[in-house]
Amino acid sequence: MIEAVGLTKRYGDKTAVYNLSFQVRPGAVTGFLGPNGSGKSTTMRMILGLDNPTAGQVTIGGYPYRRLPNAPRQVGALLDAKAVHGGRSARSHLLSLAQLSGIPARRVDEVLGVVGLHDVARRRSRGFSLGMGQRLGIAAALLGDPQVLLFDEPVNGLDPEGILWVRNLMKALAAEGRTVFVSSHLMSEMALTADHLIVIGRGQLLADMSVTDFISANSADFARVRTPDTEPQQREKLSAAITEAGGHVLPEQDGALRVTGLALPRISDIAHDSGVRLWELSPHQASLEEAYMRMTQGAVDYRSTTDRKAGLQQPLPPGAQPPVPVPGQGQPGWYAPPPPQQGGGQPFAASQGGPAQVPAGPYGAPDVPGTAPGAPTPNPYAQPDPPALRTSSGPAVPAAPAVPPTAPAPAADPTKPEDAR
Ligand SMILES: Nc1ncnc2c1ncn2[C@@H]1O[C@H](COP(=O)(O)OP(=O)(O)OP(=O)(O)O)[C@@H](O)[C@H]1O
Repeated sequence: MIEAVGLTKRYGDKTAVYNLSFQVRPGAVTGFLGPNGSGKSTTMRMILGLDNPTAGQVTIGGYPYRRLPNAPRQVGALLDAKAVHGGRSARSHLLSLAQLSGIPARRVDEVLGVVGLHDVARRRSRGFSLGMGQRLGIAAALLGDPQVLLFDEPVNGLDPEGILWVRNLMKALAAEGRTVFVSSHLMSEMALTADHLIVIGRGQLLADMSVTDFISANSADFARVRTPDTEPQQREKLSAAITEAGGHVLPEQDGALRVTGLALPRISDIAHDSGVRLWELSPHQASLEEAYMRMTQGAVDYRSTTDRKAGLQQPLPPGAQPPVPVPGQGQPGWYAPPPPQQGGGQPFAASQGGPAQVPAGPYGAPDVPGTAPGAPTPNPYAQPDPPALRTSSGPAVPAAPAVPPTAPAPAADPTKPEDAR
């Protein structure tokens, strides 16, 4: 088991991780989620003894990594797949790691087979593709047949077959009773792979719960309603009637309507009373991605803005209309359905405030059971967006980080723990 207690890491005046406490248990795949720069890699480096906590501690099986007896046999990690000597072949890279840890050479050939690199085992890793490098990193993590495994973005660069393989590998490792801690930005993949989630934002814990609980705590069910595509006026009519009845309507990208605040039978009655035919009326549960976006939307540091291509575009010919924005694109909070458990327990019930309103919690995320409680102390991460970079219509233009860009991550070689900073 991995256990963090009050884990904090500061780089100068930048607080990368603050007061993180969590446990990663054996027998399950635990996903580690958070927006860019939220502190996932820093946390993983501290778990592996590659960075020293400023405060708090993290242990594996009760020991800090550096005091674990024969750590490489107990803990395997993939942090940075590029952290290999490019002049060495895949086999010699693994062989050198094996020799440092007293692992027999035959194990190298085993793991090369497991990750599908046996045919290129004698090729220099410098020429490897992103996915091949990733496979080599996974092979290194598996080398010591460890009970605890950490993977930072393991499917980065893998082809669909490779992604499926990693998914099954993680599940199989957990089914064998191992502790598997894996970070990823691919929500669809996490939904299929992870049993449990730890979500952080700006270095602080946002959620620690099962995937199922996370989705139900951070999403509201809604109804999808579609009127005949050939009769747009029917759609407008229904939209108005639903709004008048207290429902909340958002357009979906395919022309359907996303309705919250009203139960399905009520929507059906409204459509009937308005003389509107329906092509679809279906219940919908939010995906992990939607739940995640909703929870973390207040903790995102780097957001894109619309590319206005100022001065680069040809003037529109007379009479031409500028392109109509696609609903859902570039709309902050698009993924944010209304807070759940409002509206008297009605399925598809919405708050009056509309979809982007979220009850105050840390970063504006809702306070739900199992999440970190509402910030009791001042948030040391509060970084007001520089006013000069704010656009009037939307989110802040990505601001320069408060610290210079991070140096490349240190080699994820657990056989050589050292504080790289
Ligand atoms: N050595 C360092 N010196 C200064 N700041 C650092 C250093 N390492 C990380 N940081 C900062 O700490 C914060 C957390 O970074 P970290 O790499 O842990 O985030 P992350 O969640 O892994 O991000 P991503 O999803 O983009 O990989 C960032 O603001 C980063 O700039």
